[in-house]
Amino acid sequence: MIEGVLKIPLRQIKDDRGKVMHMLRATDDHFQKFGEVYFSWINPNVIKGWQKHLEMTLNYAVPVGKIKLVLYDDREISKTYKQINEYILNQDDYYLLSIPPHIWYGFQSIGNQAAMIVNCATIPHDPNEVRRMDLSEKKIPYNWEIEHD
Ligand SMILES: Cc1cn([C@H]2C[C@H](O)[C@@H](COP(=O)(O)OP(=O)(O)O[C@H]3O[C@@H](C)C(=O)[C@@H](O)[C@H]3O)O2)c(=O)[nH]c1=O
Repeated sequence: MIEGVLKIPLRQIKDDRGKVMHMLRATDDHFQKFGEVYFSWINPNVIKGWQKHLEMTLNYAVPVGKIKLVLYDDREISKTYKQINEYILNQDDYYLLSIPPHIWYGFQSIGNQAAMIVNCATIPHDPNEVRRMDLSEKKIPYNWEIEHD
């Protein structure tokens, strides 16, 4: 697992009326600070990325649909520099993924419905601290076409 990435299982409290899905509390050990919450909807099979933040820590959960999230560690001082991780996030495998800055990420909506990522970010959106790279960039040796386990 890429250094500094946290995968925190989340509770879903179900009853016959529906359910409550936890995400993040200010009292959680891994809570840093609140910046902004926003939702990114992704249409079926669409891939978004590559992106990385210079300052923001991302706190992701996927309450709707199914997402394959791919991370690439771009921190030369990191023990996991250049490591690639894959995650599947959905209601059946429901967890918070906390991603530090300087890690490239891309995500694909898999399954036949649109998916939604919730990001409870540590800073408000600032386009100046976001970097983007085309999915075809060879810097990240990842093939989105291959079904990875
Ligand atoms: C993320 C964001 C985007 N925008 C604008 C910028 C742009 O015009 C449009 C689309 O932005 P993006 O291409 O960055 O959106 P998107 O491709 O959905 O990617 C976003 O996915 C979520 C999960 C994140 O974590 C964000 O950091 C970002 O990576 O929306 C805001 O106004 N506020 C925001 O907080």
